[in-house]
Amino acid sequence: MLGTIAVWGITATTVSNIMLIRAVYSQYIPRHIRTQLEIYFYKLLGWLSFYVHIKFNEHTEEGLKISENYDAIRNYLSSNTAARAQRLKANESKNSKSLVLSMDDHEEVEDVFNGVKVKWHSNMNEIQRQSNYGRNTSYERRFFTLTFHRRHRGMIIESYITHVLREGKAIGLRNRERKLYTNNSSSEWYPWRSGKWSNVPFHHPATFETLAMDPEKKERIKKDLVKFSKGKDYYKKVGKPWKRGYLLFGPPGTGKSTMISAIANFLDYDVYDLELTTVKDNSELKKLLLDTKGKSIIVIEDIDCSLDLTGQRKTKKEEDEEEDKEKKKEKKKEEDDKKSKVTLSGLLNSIDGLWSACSDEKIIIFTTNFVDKLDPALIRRGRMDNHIEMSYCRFEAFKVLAKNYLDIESHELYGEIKRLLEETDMSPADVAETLMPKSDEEDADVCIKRLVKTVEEEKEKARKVAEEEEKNKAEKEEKKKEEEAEKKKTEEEEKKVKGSEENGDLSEKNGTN
Ligand SMILES: Nc1ncnc2c1ncn2[C@@H]1O[C@H](COP(=O)(O)OP(=O)(O)OP(=O)(O)O)[C@@H](O)[C@H]1O
Ligand SMILES: [Mg+2]
Repeated sequence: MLGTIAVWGITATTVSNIMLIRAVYSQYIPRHIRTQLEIYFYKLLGWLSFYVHIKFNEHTEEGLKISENYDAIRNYLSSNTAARAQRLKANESKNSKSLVLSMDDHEEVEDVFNGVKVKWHSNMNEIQRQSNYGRNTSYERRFFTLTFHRRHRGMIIESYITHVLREGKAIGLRNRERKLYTNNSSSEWYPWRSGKWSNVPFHHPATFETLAMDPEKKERIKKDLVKFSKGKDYYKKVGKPWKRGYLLFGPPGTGKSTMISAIANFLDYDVYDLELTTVKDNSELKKLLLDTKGKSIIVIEDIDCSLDLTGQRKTKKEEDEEEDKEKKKEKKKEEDDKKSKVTLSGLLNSIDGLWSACSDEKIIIFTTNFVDKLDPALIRRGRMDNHIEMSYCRFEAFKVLAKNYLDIESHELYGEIKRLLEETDMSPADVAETLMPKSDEEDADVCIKRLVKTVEEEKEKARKVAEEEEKNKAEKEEKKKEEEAEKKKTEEEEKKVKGSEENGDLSEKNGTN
């Protein structure tokens, strides 16, 4: 087997074979002897071989996490070279949309980069360990070995490995199953429990095509998103972290949450739904955000209700007057402890403080029904770069909904609907609900007619409410006028009484004199 050494050194295949034999037989040799043998073996290999070997372990040094580099190499080899391997392994990964085919253990494939041939070998060692209770357990340790001629050392280390890792990560991102994350309370922040975030696969079907809104506005948003996602170099050039803030505001049911899903599907990003009320304080908020990955959207819904973001904590009215003071104090302390102590400055820091640049390609979205309630510091441009108003359903938005729900693009009542929707404020959620067929017998015609009827009713309702408000306003003004007149009259009478009393006193005085 080693016959060729004397002539031109050990070939890469021979080295791989030796390693394979070593991997298989090493389990039968006692550990201390094996360690010594390995030292001599590698020394000998170093003298004789022209080949360099680099090992990439499946697990990180701490042993808990799968190494990102190992994953990237596996992805790279799966797509580039697995087709050439004889034995393949089908991995059903939790994080992947589809089945991932990779080299089976102890398989070997070749790759060529800039005309240089390299070899990848997939290895597996079975490690025996005795547990504290004396039971023998075994587990498998996997690693890839990259083998190449030592004259290409510089090029392989500087260019090839970077190329493999970059390609592999990109493949991983393309194949990954997107996730919707939600933050856990800090009592669950242990690696063996769920960690800082729990996740579920993200399968929301909303897209920009199904989103009902003004088409021009939609196009502007899409262009902005595309520019952002391709803006890595631009952001670097202007010295800004690669992130962008969106503020979505508008009445309930106008599609703010739907828009977030559409953005996530459009850019192929994960979504982190951050529930601020369960975050204890600013430092917890920072840790949570540091634990988010790139290519993601961080969402804080209903930011106006999430917290009292004025730098103060919320106070709650004491309800039970009967309770003694001591009990009240304890209760208040307990309630205070449960409440989030995240402050406005803490949140601002998390959005664009120094550390916020720790990972790239992130979109932060706030939603609110009441934009006027928000502190201007929170939504100034640069923090929330793009303010998007989600408004009531007008004709253009209705057309999208009619296409989505009824698969029609025109109807004799479209003119009527256009006029009605311009005059009536109805949310897309309400229009969508009215358009949706309630049984198999209901066709588009029935649904469109129902919409006309509903909008007319809404219009009438709104007219009555406005009339009532006008009436109340007039009544209030009338009452105010009456009260003022009454007050004036009383004041005048009081003045008169006072004047006559003073006159009386004076005449009395004069009389006595
Ligand atoms: N612009 C829209 N385009 C398409 N569907 C919409 C739109 N707005 C609302 N809908 C429909 O109405 C439902 C509710 O909308 P959504 O939850 O996005 O509203 P929202 O603005 O987030 O409301 P809230 O302020 O109450 O959170 C959605 O599931 C969707 O079916
Ligand atoms: Mg919402």
